[in-house]
Amino acid sequence: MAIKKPAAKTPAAPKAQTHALPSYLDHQHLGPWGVYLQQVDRVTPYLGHLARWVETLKRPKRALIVDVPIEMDNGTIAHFEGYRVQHNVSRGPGKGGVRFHQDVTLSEVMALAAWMSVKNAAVNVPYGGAKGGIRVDPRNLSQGELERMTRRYTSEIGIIIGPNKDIPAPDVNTNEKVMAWMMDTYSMNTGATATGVVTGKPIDMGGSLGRREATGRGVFTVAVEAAGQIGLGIEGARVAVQGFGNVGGIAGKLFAEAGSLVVAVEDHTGGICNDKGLNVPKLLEHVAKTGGVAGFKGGEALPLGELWGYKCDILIPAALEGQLTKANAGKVKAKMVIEGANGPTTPEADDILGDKGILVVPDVIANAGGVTVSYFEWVQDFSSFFWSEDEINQRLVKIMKDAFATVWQTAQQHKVSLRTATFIVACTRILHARELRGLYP
Ligand SMILES: NC(=O)C1=CN([C@@H]2O[C@H](COP(=O)(O)OP(=O)(O)OC[C@H]3O[C@@H](n4cnc5c(N)ncnc54)[C@H](O)[C@@H]3O)[C@@H](O)[C@H]2O)C=CC1
Ligand SMILES: O=C(O)CCC(=O)C(=O)O
Repeated sequence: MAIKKPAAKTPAAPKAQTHALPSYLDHQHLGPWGVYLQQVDRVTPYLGHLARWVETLKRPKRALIVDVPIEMDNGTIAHFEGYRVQHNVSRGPGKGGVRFHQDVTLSEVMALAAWMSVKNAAVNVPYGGAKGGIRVDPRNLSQGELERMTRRYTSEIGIIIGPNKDIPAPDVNTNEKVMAWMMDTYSMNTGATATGVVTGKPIDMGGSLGRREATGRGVFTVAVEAAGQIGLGIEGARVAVQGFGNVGGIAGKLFAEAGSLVVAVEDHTGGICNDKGLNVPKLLEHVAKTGGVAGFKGGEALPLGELWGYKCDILIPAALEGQLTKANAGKVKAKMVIEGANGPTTPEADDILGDKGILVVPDVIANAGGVTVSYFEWVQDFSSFFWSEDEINQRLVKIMKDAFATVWQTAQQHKVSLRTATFIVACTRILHARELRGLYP
């Protein structure tokens, strides 16, 4: 069942008294931050009296740019630019991953931090939103260089992170090993082992069972709920995935285990397809061995960009932002798009998909499983009492299902897309907390 775009005649939001935004914060800003601001504009008419506080959402609370100098293996000194942005801390400490990628920018990290505020509020975990990153291609670094860079970055952002202030976690190109280095560096700098300073750690040093699989499991759980609403069966459903790392790879595995056919996969190395369904465990092995899906023998090569128009029922962007745009959204044949990545769909593409009757389950709910189990990890670290994997998965599935049900009901009530509905639920929670806290120290 298609969910309609908000009617054009939605009530105007009260205007906030404010000065013009500096250029790096305004709507003309291209890229993820501009996309996020458009999403905030779409929710504003539904915020009632809280719209008075909406400017809070349009600027980060705190943004830190750090220089990360390291000695390379060949004796030269390299400088990398690093960021940590705390978008909002009204509901609790900042929380969100750290990305190592050659294209990371401050405004991208601002958007990713803002989406964390919305996501954390949507699943009602007691956090604000934060994100970090380093502008680097980690594939060009040796293990020693990667460790030195991670440790220096952690020391540089050490002034604003901490178990009660802002808690990093893995994102693109970061993993348990990187989290272990971050935890160790922070602990050495503060003189006490602080397991709760990062999540997504190895199990043997305060990590949680189920965290590695959590985002993919959340994507799968929400997809099953959404499929139920539009009368689509998961068994036999054709699934196409962009990005086959932590999120896309685990989601693909869970779909295959449920009897879906994973028919097409694309990552940074290329694309692969098989109408009868790819052998997902073998594909995962191939990716672990070679670094990508290219060259996998169990399917045909899929030219770059063709994934979007591939015949499937469920399309899962699970790589980077800005992938579904007005240039390719018209080609999509899927019945549902489940956003594993953060920010993969532009507002223009959202409208095109909505007009085609394609249900889009947005990032800020679909990929919230990772941070939900990060929350469990943080709670376990504080209490030094660890739960079984079953307990974690059951609690995760319950939170995801409840959050999806609330968002679905809100979408029906206001006749808006699931993205705007998630923003209504989340931004109301954030701004209510903001209002309760008041303005003055
Ligand atoms: N790891 C986590 O717990 C969470 C991650 N996310 C989001 O999910 C997305 C993927 O993150 P992870 O799986 O953790 O990262 P990852 O580093 O494990 O995997 C990234 C995947 O994206 C692919 N990729 C990169 N550039 C690409 C391109 N230009 N075209 C096609 N594929 C490309 C890579 O080949 C790889 O398969 C990101 O948007 C991230 O912010 C969201 C919630 C939690
Ligand atoms: O686990 C976390 O704290 C955050 C994961 C993340 O970066 C995300 O949800 O985008």
